[in-house]
Amino acid sequence: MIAKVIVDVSTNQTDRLFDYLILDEYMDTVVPGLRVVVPFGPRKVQGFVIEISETSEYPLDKLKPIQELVDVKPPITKELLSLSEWLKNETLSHHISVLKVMLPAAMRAKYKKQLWLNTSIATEESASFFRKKDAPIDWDEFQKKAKTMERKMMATFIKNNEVTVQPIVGTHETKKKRVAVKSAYTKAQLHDLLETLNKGAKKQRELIQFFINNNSNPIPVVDLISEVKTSRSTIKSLVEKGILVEEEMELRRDPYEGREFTKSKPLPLTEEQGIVLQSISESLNNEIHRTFLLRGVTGSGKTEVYLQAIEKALSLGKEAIVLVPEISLTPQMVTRFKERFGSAVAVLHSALSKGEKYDEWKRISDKEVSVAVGARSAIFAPFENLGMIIIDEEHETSYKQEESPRYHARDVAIKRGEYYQCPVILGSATPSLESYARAKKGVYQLVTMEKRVNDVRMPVVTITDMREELRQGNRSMFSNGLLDAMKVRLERREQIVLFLNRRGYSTFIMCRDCGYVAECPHCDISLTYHRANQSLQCHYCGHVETVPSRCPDCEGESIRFFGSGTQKVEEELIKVLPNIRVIRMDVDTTRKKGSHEKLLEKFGKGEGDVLLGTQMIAKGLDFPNITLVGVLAADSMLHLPDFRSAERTFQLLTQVSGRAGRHEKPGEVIIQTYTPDHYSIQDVKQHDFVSFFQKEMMVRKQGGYPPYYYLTLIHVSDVDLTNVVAVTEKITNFLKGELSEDTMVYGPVASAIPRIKDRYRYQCMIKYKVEPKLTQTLQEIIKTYQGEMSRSNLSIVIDSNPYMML
Ligand SMILES: Nc1ncnc2c1ncn2[C@@H]1O[C@H](COP(=O)(O)OP(=O)(O)OP(=O)(O)O)[C@@H](O)[C@H]1O
Ligand SMILES: [Zn+2]
Ligand SMILES: [Zn+2]
Repeated sequence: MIAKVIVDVSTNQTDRLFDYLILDEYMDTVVPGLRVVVPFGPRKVQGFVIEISETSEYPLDKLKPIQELVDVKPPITKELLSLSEWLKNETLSHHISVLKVMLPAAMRAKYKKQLWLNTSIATEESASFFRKKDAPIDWDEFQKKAKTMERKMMATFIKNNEVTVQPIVGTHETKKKRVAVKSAYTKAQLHDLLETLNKGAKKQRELIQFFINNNSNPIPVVDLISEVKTSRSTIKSLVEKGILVEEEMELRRDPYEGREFTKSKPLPLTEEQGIVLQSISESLNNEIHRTFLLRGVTGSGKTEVYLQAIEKALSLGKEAIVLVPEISLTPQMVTRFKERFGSAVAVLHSALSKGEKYDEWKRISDKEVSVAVGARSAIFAPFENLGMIIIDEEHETSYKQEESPRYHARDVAIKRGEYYQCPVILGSATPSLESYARAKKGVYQLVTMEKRVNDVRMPVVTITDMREELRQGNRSMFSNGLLDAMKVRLERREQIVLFLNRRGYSTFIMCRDCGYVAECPHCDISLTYHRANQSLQCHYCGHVETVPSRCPDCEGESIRFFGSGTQKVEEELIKVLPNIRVIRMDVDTTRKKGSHEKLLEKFGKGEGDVLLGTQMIAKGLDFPNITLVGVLAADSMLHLPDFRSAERTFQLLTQVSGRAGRHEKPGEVIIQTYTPDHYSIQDVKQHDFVSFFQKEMMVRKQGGYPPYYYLTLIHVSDVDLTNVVAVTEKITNFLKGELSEDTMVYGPVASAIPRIKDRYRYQCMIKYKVEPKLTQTLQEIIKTYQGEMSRSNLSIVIDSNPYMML
């Protein structure tokens, strides 16, 4: 039998099936989806079995056999295997990178290299590097320890073939192990033993008695010690006598271990919730795939609908996936799922260690759980009887992966929903324009919830013109209205959320005399000021320098930082309201694992008056005592070179406003802006998504942007500027010649950030409505340049449906 294998070598030449023989011993165990180790040229690599076949185009005696099996059970299910075929075409990716993205990081192959002495031709010199002639040296270790001279010598030995480099494939240490012991004797034998054992050996007798009284499963040594009140040495002595045997036990790490979740009951639904659940249930019960777009205002109880929809799927013996943006994968959200479904839930998010993620994935794979809650990659959860897929905050751009394979979780969700004929629910208070347009056309089924639960009113939104404040002599970052509103909250002991829109609003250093701005020497972007260690850092390449005390250009002393970060806001806040207790949440205060959770818990307990933060606090928070939301610099991202900037502004402002007054106490929102008349800000005031949608659609139509047109962006970069321009130009011309007349090709143009890490960046954009030749033409471009790309610094990246326009 022949296995057709995709090997773990990501190049265009190797992106095809390779044939390997299946030896008799592996005959029944090698199945599609299994990982194997195969010889590939001089090396050994990991690969995925895609098909089993009886025949090969190649003569059988030319084929090499599969050398090892990595798994016992295929980690890629049949359905995921066929999904991978589709996804590689959709994203123009190598098949291997698609297969790898479906698995947790801990399961990706790790390649190590070893140095072996070629004893037949080795000289004394080369042999002196090896302690034993027949034992290898670890390559990484050698690189770490060797002196430059030694490394040079080794390179020569390798060239002369005196030393050979051999790669070995390993996997990451995925399992956490623990030493356990069990009895080697039967219970009857143990009884006999007890009779003959010296009466003085009291400790040993107790231990033997334990194994007589209990079942014969292995027990971890640590547990045994605490249960029998025995010692390690007593256990050891019985092991030495051969009465007990040691073995390693795989240990499951449960990140929520020790946490008690009180079971929550389904709430009686509101009328709107009931209608939505009804529609979803029909699709579920009839096993007919539908994609629902659930537009529900903030606080309308979308999460409760998800919970009850999942419950229905589970009652049919099916499984469910819930995607939430990483940023809103808050403890609050997780708790709500854990409380409802208990141990049936696996949680996958980036705060988990590699090993913990693997364990959660394994629980899904082994069908120990039936609900997976997680960020983007959880869409590949290896369930095989899916009944429900939910994407919360479906407008979030983090659902698109910004590296190869550049997939969008929404597309994957719908594809899987079709396979299992189950409902897919896209939920948001502010759906993406694309999804809403599709729902209006009837491609998705639109369901809406316009009211908050329990007749809670939407918060009153005031828009404050900061130019006006300035005219009246207020130079602080808080308008008089916001300051007064905060004072009232402090008196009433209610809570405040202060949101600083940080995107496109960096803190940079500028000379007030000559206008000099500190920029990164490798990237065309200004350096960001970090107050904590008085440094300037580049957020693209990591370049760090100290803050200059004088302007490098004019030598003036008026060089200082501009813009306002959360630290600055905190300082200013304490100046005007000295007794205010601020809980600041930003990248600096949440770096440590679990700190995010702790800060929110503190705020929830009322140990802070203000929760001050960036994007991180815009979503998912549900605290009854928040009655005021203040937005500083609402328009700071309106001016980014991105056609979605208005949409993002509206979404973010609506989301953050939605944190106010969600329960009994009414909420108020104050939005500070320099562009109060912009529709993306005005429509937040009336909570009017539909009005915003209509206006934005006109803008998109005029500009020829999605959802009216599809976009594909081709990024070209190289250290050599002339080559970048030349290649981008050739590509642009080629596209213009190949694609249909109605398709527009723009370029070559420099990217919004023209240089990153000393690489020049150009791009070319394709706008089209229908373009049957697109995939084929793009593949041709990649083929044309693949040689040059593998030899030089040139890189060409194709992004269909781009979200990052920079
Ligand atoms: N049927 C119901 N009866 C009573 N309370 C409910 C009901 N449904 C939801 N709630 C409560 O209303 C509050 C808001 O609901 P939820 O957080 O689900 O809203 P949401 O639409 O997901 O909001 P957002 O999009 O703003 O995060 C929660 O505290 C929730 O427990
Ligand atoms: Zn840089
Ligand atoms: Zn200057």
